[in-house]
Amino acid sequence: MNGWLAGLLAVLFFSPLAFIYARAFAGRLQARAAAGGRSVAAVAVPKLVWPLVLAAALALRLSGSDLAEWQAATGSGTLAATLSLVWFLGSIAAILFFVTIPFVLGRILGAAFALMGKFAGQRDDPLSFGARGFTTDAGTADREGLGRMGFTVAIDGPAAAGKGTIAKRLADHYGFAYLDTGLLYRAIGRVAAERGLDLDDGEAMGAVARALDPAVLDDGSLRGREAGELASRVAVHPAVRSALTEFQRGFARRPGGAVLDGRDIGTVICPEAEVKIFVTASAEVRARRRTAELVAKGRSVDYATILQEVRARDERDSGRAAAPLKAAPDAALLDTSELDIEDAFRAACRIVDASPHHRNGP
Ligand SMILES: Nc1ncnc2c1ncn2[C@@H]1O[C@H](COP(=O)(O)OP(=O)(O)O)[C@@H](O)[C@H]1O
Ligand SMILES: Nc1ccn([C@@H]2O[C@H](COP(=O)(O)OP(=O)(O)O)[C@@H](O)[C@H]2O)c(=O)n1
Repeated sequence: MNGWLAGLLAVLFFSPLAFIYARAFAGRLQARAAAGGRSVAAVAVPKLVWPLVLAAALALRLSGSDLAEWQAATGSGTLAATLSLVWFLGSIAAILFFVTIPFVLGRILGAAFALMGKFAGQRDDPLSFGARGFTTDAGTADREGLGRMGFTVAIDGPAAAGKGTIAKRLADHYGFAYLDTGLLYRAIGRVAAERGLDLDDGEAMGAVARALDPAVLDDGSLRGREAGELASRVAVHPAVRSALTEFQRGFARRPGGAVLDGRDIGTVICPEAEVKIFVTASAEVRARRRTAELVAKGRSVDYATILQEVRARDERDSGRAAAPLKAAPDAALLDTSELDIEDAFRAACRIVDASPHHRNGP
């Protein structure tokens, strides 16, 4: 049979295996790029050298002409010697075709997937063909043992940066529990206001925090604008913060893994979190998102007022003495100003996957 036809048939036969490898390779490339702060292309190019050399050697070997013909065509001594070497390599690659063809195809396809941003969260083991090898859903985390050991993802950042959106998506994707810690402060602010207490009285606010009934967290109206304002006022008191610390730490280390979002998760609550992400966006973008969110809920709000509120809350949260809003030194920065929800989630997945505690971490 003609060498090219044999090559084509081999490519077709091995393409499913190459595809499985390509997905895992694409995930790994993106995780490495995120971990090293480099572009996917910069990480992928060196990994393509061998596959391309092998592809060229195989093409030469399967060309149908023999080595002497090729050497006669090239003439020069060095080129002829190089051709012999490549010919030899091509012969070995052809003998081991069941390894070289999936390797070459898988790497090239995988690099292309990675450049397109596909399979970012992929953690498959390409050599595992059972259920695990094909699964990227939430259950994977537990099977990998991540959850059982306690795996905390700490997400901090200013109001409306997209913390909650990303945190929920990560929790679903990895099968972790999720805690919106802002709700705790919102609930305390709400209870204190309802009782007519002085929000500036640290001791009184601490007492409300210590007596907090977790059942009140289910009240949907807590996510509103007024509760946010009350929250940031009561959150300045050390007595309030310390009353909530133990509950949040317990949640963070629960078996099965946890994602928490707030202002001080990576700095105070869980400085030992396996993954820390500081989600941010410009004040204007955040105000636009919040305005759109409120308008969608039927509230009549104007952008200028919301922008003012966002800035005031930033100032209060960053300027307070107790656990001010700031990025932990080892947090990965995720600016979502230019990212839509899907891209922001994918970027967050790459950060999680790049964690050395993660199964596919570097
Ligand atoms: N990357 C994004 N692009 C566009 N809108 C977003 C993005 N991330 C979040 N949003 C929207 O912005 C609003 C605030 O997001 P949210 O996750 O509640 O922020 P946070 O928890 O930081 O306050 C929500 O309406 C959400 O749908
Ligand atoms: N871990 C946390 C979470 C919230 N907070 C406070 O609670 C307020 C409301 O937090 P939130 O996360 O619900 O607010 P948004 O970012 O969703 O607007 C913040 O402005 C902070 O002042 C905090 O101090 N520490």
